[in-house]
Amino acid sequence: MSSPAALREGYEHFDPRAYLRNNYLPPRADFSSEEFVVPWKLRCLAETFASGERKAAGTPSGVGKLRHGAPAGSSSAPPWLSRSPDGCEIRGRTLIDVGSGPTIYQLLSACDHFEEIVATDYLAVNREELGRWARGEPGAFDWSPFIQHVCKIEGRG
Ligand SMILES: C[S@@+](CC[C@H](N)C(=O)[O-])C[C@H]1O[C@@H](n2cnc3c(N)ncnc32)[C@H](O)[C@@H]1O
Repeated sequence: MSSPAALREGYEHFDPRAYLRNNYLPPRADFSSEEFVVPWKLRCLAETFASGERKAAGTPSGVGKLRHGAPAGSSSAPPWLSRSPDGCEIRGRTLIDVGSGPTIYQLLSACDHFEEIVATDYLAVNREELGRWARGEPGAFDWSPFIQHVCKIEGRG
């Protein structure tokens, strides 16, 4: 396991724009098929928030072995994970995303399930990147294709 100092050093040269370019533009962010990692991740997130379980089949190429927690409500689910009275969706008052990085895609399907979402990141450059997007500043990363795709998979047209 890395020490906090080693982790800090590893992140010192983190470049949000390069990270966004490498991970959240085509070919990874190709919304034409869930063979591509980004639409597959969005499907997994939508299903997890809606049902407490990840149902999306398979793992796209280029994705390493993933670890998934126990479904909410199961005996091994963490006690802080609450489910709706009908036992399906994950929901709560405040969702704290630790290590948001410069991205918001991971929070899109959470919006209807939490009253408040707090994005956090250790690095000022990532918080600044998110701030540019939140303020709609020129040059901010365009998350609109992600938002449209989530609306589509959640059946919102
Ligand atoms: C690989 S990025 C993930 C970014 C994004 N969530 C995604 O899905 O692409 C991990 C982020 O976690 C942040 N991080 C690492 N340790 C942290 C901590 N203890 N508290 C807050 N942020 C942390 C780093 O600064 C980095 O931006």
